[in-house]
Amino acid sequence: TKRPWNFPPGPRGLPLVGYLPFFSSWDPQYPHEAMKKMSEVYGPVVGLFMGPSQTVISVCSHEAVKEALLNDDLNGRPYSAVALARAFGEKLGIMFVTGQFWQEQRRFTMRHLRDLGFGKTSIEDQMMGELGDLIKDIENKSQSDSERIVNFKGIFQVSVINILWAMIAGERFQRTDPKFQQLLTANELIFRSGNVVRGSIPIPAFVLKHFRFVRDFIGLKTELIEPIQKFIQETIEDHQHRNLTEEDADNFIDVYLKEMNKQKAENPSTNFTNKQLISTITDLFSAGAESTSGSIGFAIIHLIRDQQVQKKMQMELDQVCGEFFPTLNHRSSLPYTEAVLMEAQRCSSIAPLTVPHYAVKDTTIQGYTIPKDSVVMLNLDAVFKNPKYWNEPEVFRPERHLNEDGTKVIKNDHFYPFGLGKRLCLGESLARNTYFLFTAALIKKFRFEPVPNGPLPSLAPTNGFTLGYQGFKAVVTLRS
Ligand code: HEM
Repeated sequence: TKRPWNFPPGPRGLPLVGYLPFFSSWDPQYPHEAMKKMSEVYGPVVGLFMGPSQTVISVCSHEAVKEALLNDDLNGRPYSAVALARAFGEKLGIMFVTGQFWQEQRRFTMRHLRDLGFGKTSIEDQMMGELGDLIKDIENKSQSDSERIVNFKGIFQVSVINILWAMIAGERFQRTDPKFQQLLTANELIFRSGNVVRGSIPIPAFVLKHFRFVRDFIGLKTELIEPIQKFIQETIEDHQHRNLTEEDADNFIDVYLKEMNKQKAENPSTNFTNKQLISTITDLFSAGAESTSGSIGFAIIHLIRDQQVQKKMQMELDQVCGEFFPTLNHRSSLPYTEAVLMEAQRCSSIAPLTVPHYAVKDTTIQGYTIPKDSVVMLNLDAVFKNPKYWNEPEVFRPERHLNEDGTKVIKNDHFYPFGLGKRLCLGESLARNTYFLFTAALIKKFRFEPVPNGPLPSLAPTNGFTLGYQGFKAVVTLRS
């Protein structure tokens, strides 16, 4: 294939398949690492072909990533098979839609989730309730084992999703609810079986229909998505029946159904439809469950591996919060805790390539031509690990986020784990609060230590559309 004029430098592939068969030779496991290595050869902006005509741009430097995130012509999303499968084969939801539709639906969702408690102290009580249950669960597990060993696989998900689910549907789940466990497992499998680069490439429907191996290759798991959609559909139906008598809409489903009815009366071609509601909730559910629990898990792993830092964090928490649990009001008085949380997010970036972006028009990055319909992969992890901005980037060192005497957090321009620009994470405020309250409370309540004679919990992430922590075990004891 002929490379467009002024296309970013990059490796050439073969006719028809482009560079697809060779991409993972740079790093067989992690696409974001493969991109970093390619960048060392070709520069911060790399252009290649995946398949016969699909241009893919890999971006690895802060200047180029930031420029791209702030460029509205790159605010599109590829209509990949994986994205379409999540939404009945249509362009629905929030995460994988573009243009006017995206703006309208994202604005509506954000406004109402904010009213319902996103980023507000009004849902702190509910967060504390979930946290209480989680703590009890960990305590029971620790007490029922003679060596106080607790298995942390998947342990944070229910608590995290319950907070979101209260806002979406006005209800919560028991930790042991088998149906809900199944959905969370399905969601985790979707994330883990996907490949962020391959999964972003638009592939014609007839190819997918006829070649099962192509579906596996890109990580298309229709059979896992369907039960999630079905569950959401049933929840909506429950609300529809109830809604007949209820006046106040105190959860997202009711608010959305109200809007849907209003719009339907005025505008038959409205974007507010039942399928759109299901797809939006699918997006929120999947984006919310894996990412926040993954962040908490990685923070705990870093703190098990670095007992000094754990002790220092506990000292600060004891001093500032006394015998109470840390609250959002304490947050500004806990600079060290904040720095630990930031450093864990920097070292273990759970969304290393954001959600893939897409050029809606011909545009440029760092002066290179980016042709319309290019898939654009923005490597946040490359920015967070660049030795130009971070001294010894591979070392876990919370102090790097603090001023000289450790009394203040310093904001670093090269750290934006939730992205930048108009595609910024929709759940940022909720995620930040949950991540803080949960991690701080767990560290205040318990001492986490490595299992004697066992391996240290691994920091190597499990692969997928995002990065997760591997299941791990730790000795957990109540602090007095
Ligand atoms: C620590 C936890 C989280 C991290 C690190 C994180 C990070 C991100 C990142 C990097 C993006 C992509 C930005 C881009 O494409 O440029 C994103 C998008 C998104 N996130 Fe999060 N996220 C987290 C938690 C959540 C939660 C709890 C929710 C939902 C309640 C959520 C909902 C979304 C949605 C809907 C999008 C797509 C936005 C759009 O396309 O307009 N995220 N997130």
